[in-house]
Amino acid sequence: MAAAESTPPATTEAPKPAEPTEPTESTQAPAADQPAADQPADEKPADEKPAADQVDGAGSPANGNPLADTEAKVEVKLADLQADPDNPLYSAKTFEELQLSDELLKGIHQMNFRKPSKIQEKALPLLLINPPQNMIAQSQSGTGKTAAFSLNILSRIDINNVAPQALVLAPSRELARQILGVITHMGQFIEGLKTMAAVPDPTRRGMKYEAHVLVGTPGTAMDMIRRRLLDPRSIKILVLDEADNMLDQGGLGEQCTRVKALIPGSFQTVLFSATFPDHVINFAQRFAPNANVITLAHEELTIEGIKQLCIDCPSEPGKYDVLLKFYGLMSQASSIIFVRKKQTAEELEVRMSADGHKVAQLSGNLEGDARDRVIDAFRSGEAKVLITTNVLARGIDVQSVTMVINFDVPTMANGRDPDPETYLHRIGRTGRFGRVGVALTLIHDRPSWDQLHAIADYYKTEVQPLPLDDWDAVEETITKVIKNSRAGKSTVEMSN
Ligand SMILES: Nc1ncnc2c1ncn2[C@@H]1O[C@H](COP(=O)(O)OP(=O)(O)OP(=O)(O)O)[C@@H](O)[C@H]1O
Repeated sequence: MAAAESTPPATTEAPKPAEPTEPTESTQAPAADQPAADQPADEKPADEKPAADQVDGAGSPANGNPLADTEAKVEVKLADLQADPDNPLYSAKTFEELQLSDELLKGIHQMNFRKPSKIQEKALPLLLINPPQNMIAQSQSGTGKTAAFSLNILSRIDINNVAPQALVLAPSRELARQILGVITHMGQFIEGLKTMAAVPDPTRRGMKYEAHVLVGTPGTAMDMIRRRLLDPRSIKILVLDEADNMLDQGGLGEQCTRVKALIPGSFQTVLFSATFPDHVINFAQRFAPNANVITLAHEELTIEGIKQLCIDCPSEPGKYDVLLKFYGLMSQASSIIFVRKKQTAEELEVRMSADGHKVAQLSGNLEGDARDRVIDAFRSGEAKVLITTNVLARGIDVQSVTMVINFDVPTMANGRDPDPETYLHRIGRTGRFGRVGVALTLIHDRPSWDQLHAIADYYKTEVQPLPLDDWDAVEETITKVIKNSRAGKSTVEMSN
């Protein structure tokens, strides 16, 4: 996969059809202690472009884990997973049977998608019905929700009308850029297609948003419509990705509701997420009235390929030594460390760098273009360890991530109650589309132990404790998972 070498233009026109390449990965939510990534246009600088490398499913993972190439014994590959009716990647149909245009089929094949996943197979026919119907859809992390709503959008665009016809909203600029990359990539054979990001960008001040598909953050979209830079009159599809997060968070929820109110006439409202907690689903149903609904039970949400582990650290300050020890063992892996506070992210960056680790850090304290550089460096493999807050807990798709570390157990804003949704999204940054990965949570006292176990109970899942006094056993457990032949592979490698 090419690193962040070429920067797509601000307005992304469908590129010339390319020879099929190896699949690349693509890429993402604000923390309780973070501001929403989106701010009114004049607050945070940004970028219009999709992330340099985030065409999900379209290339080999640049920061692939060399461990995965050795001693691979387990031969369960994507085709096998997709043939298992109990697997979320299973489908009884082919993309051809889903009545997609030839241009879209070419786009899908170029991304090396061989067969739809369960959510793609179930959601697409319902999304494509005419007259269009609203949809609320849930499926496990990394199972291809982006492609499901993107294929609906690209199937419904009138290419002769270069005006915003579809508006996709996401909770962070990183996720918005990633989704933009996927739509642009998937629609590359649709001649004349224009896609654009609507995230804070000081260089665009006063410029109009003239593209068929816009992907942005709610505050910017609202601001641009109000300033008459984004004409909402042709919008026929409104998608909220990570919809539970968008509707549940005070500021974001209000902005989404306002954007919706600013779109005239009738349009299709589509809400996707891996989680729809009970207290959000009623609001979601008011936001998308009479929607077709695809939901899952809590216990169906964890991904089999993600091995969940925990270590009981001697004290809160002692967590750092455990982390270092851990990285001493696992230096090759591409990984994300999640912390609760921006300050912890910054401190960890300084300490780990001083201890000789090459790490990158991304939190709400960084300006937009600096954030873009960090995430692009992580996607390209230039940075293998990413320290971040919940700002990137959701949606970010980097296929080569084989390890997620919860340096802090995810909790609600009060810091006491466990946050099962954030836990699920965080660990879901690994184990994408049939790959395997490790999710390690550090606990250090009774409250953190209780929080983690409440989360495990909620999902009826097992979190295996690792012994602090036997690092050989720890190493053995971890390497067993990440040496699996499915660890950090590209879609092509998985399919062969
Ligand atoms: N049919 C398919 N065949 C092969 N790979 C696919 C297919 N559909 C999607 N993918 C790949 O699976 C990965 C995960 O997809 P995506 O990011 O859309 O997941 P998601 O369900 O939105 O996850 P999350 O809940 O974390 O946001 C991407 O790398 C994408 O390219």
